[in-house]
Order: sequence, then structure tokens, then C-alpha cells
Amino acid sequence: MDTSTAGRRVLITGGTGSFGLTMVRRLLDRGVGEVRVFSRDEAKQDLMRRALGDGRVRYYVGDVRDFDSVERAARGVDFVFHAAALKQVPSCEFFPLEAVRTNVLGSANAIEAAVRNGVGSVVVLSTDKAVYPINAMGMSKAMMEKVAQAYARNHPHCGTVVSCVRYGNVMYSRGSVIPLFIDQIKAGVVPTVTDPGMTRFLMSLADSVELVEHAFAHARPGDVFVRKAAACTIGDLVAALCQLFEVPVKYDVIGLRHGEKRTETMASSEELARAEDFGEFYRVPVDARDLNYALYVTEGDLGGRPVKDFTSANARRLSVPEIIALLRALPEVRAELALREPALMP
Ligand SMILES: O=c1ccn([C@@H]2O[C@H](COP(=O)(O)OP(=O)(O)O[C@H]3O[C@H](CO)[C@@H](O)[C@H](O)[C@H]3O)[C@@H](O)[C@H]2O)c(=O)[nH]1
Repeated sequence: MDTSTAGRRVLITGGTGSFGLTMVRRLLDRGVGEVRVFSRDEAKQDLMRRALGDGRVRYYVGDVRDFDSVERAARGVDFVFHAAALKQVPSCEFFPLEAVRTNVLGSANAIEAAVRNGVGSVVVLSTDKAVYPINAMGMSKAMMEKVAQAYARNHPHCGTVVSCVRYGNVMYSRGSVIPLFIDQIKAGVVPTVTDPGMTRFLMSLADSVELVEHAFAHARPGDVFVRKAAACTIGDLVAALCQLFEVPVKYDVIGLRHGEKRTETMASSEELARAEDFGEFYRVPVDARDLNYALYVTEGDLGGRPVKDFTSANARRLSVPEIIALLRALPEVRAELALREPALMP
């Protein structure tokens, strides 16, 4: 399949989110023919329309829960990036059925809409929280992955390649801890740390877009792609921010929130045993065995190398100076710093 997006038509569900906006900009730079931004919020679409001012971007109001709305948006489309999701851990914890409706059933709708319209490739966005999930958000994303993989397994001759990408915490994403810590530091409040030893994979938006592009270019039906991201402790993250904003390193420990893990897992040992190493990425192929259970019982999968889970505790650990360098590269952090030290910024 030719995966060049130049001159082609692309649909991004959840297109007004941080990922969507970054992806749209990237596609426009690469000469896309048309990008359809599909989302529920017309106000965000309007803001995006004004910010981009590019006639190649078309805006579709709809909800992935409503098959007809996403099916209409997928007509005549070459590729789909499925980013629409409920992503907040606490809200999914309190409203798990809402997570099922959007993340599981909505994803099934997006895939079905793409397949019915003969779309060449669909990449669905998942999270490390989908591996050994303990919260409703992660569980619903794990089910979304299963839906995507089952589609690939059950439709081996379908012309649409359905694949998944998993990534960790996107730095400075809406509602995440980095903007919260910065606000606390700016307000002179001592940052609130759940557990300084807790670890998270850190990725920039640009990294997440690159991962999706990699999946898009290399996917076979049912593949899951993960990036070999580096991780940090939350104690080091807050220390890096305090140093960057030139305040003493201090924090209050508040304890874990609903549904949180101390360590995230990006890929399980079972997955890695059959994964392909792409240098910066792993490709985990779908388990393509059929549903012949007798075969499972008498001839289970004996192969596989003994490997460990790939977690935020055993990933490459970022040092405080490395975290500072990553933070300094974020446009939002640069803007905050420019307010404080205008003369120092380029
Ligand atoms: O006041 C706070 C809030 C959070 N944390 C910690 O900071 C880390 C990151 O928190 P946050 O930015 O809220 O991310 P997560 O809870 O890990 O989940 C995020 O990362 C997911 C991707 O893995 C996204 O899907 C979610 O929307 C997003 O909330 C975690 O260890 C939290 O315990 C604190 O120390 N203090």
C-alpha cells in the first residue's frame, strides 16, 4: 500500500485534541489533499479553523458513538487516524460505561466505517494504561485494541489495514501534571506529588505523531506498535521543573489517586516474546492462531524467548538534566519561561 499522504484524503477522529492538531499541521506540511477533523465540539473546531485558516481542512461535527456520523465522515477517505477517546483516568473511573461507549463501541464504529468505505489504513491510538489495566480507562483501551485485532484476525482478506499504537504520557497534554506543576510553581504553591518514586514514560507530541506515522507506514493487519520511550520518576520531574523555574526543590506528598499505578507497562513479556525490534520501536503482531481451542489445549505456544515486561521502571531512566532539556524543548514551557526571562530567550 502506498502510504504517502500527499494529495490524499485523511480523517482524524478526535481531530481537535492535542494529537489531532499536531497531526493536521504535519499532514498540511506534507501536501495532504484534504484532512477531515471529526469531533463533538463545534467551538473547538471553530478555534482550529481560525488558527489554521487552510481550506484543505474540513470539519465534521459528530460522535464516534454514532455510527452514521463517523461513516459519513469516512466516505471517500484514504486513511484514518482514530484518536477520539475518553482519556482521563478519574472520569472513566466514575463513569466506566461512558468509557465503554466511546473507547470500545466508538472505536468499533470508526473501524467499521473505515472498512465499509474501503479506507486503506486505520491507526487507532492506545495507551500504556491498556497493559495489565487496573483502571476503567485502561480497560476500555485494552478492549479497543482487542476489537482492532479481532477485526484483523477475522477479516484476513479485507483491504483495510487496522493497527494500533500505544504511547505513554504526552508531556504538557491537556489536564496532565506538567501544566499543573507549572501553575503551582508560578502561584508560589508547593507542588503536590502523589509519590516521588512513581515512574512514567515521557513523550512529546512530536514523538507520538512519529509513532503513528511509523505504524502507518509499516503496519500489517492487527499489529500493535510501541515506542522504546524513556521514563522518569515524578520526584525527578518536579525537581526538573523547580530548577527550570528557579525555585527551591520542594513538594508535598499527597498519595496515589483513584486507579493509579506506580509503574506503567508499555508492552508485556508475552507480547515482547513475539515482537519485532525496529530499533526505536517494537512491532507486536497479532496472535493469528484461529479459534480451534483443541489446538490450544494440546498444542499451546511453546516457543517464545523469556523476556521481561517493558515498563516505566526498567526503561531508560531520564536524569534531571535530561528532563530539563526535554521540558525546554516544549513550546508551552518556552512560552512560560519567556514571560519570566524575556532577555534570555532566543
Ligand atoms: O497533583 C498531581 C497529579 C499527578 N501526579 C502524578 O504525575 C504523574 C502523571 O500524572 P498525569 O499527568 O495526570 O498522567 P497519568 O495519570 O499518568 O495519565 C495521563 O497519561 C495517560 C497516558 O498514559 C493519558 O491517557 C491520561 O489522559 C493522562 O491523564 C502520575 O504519576 C501522577 O501520580 C502528581 O504527582 N501530582
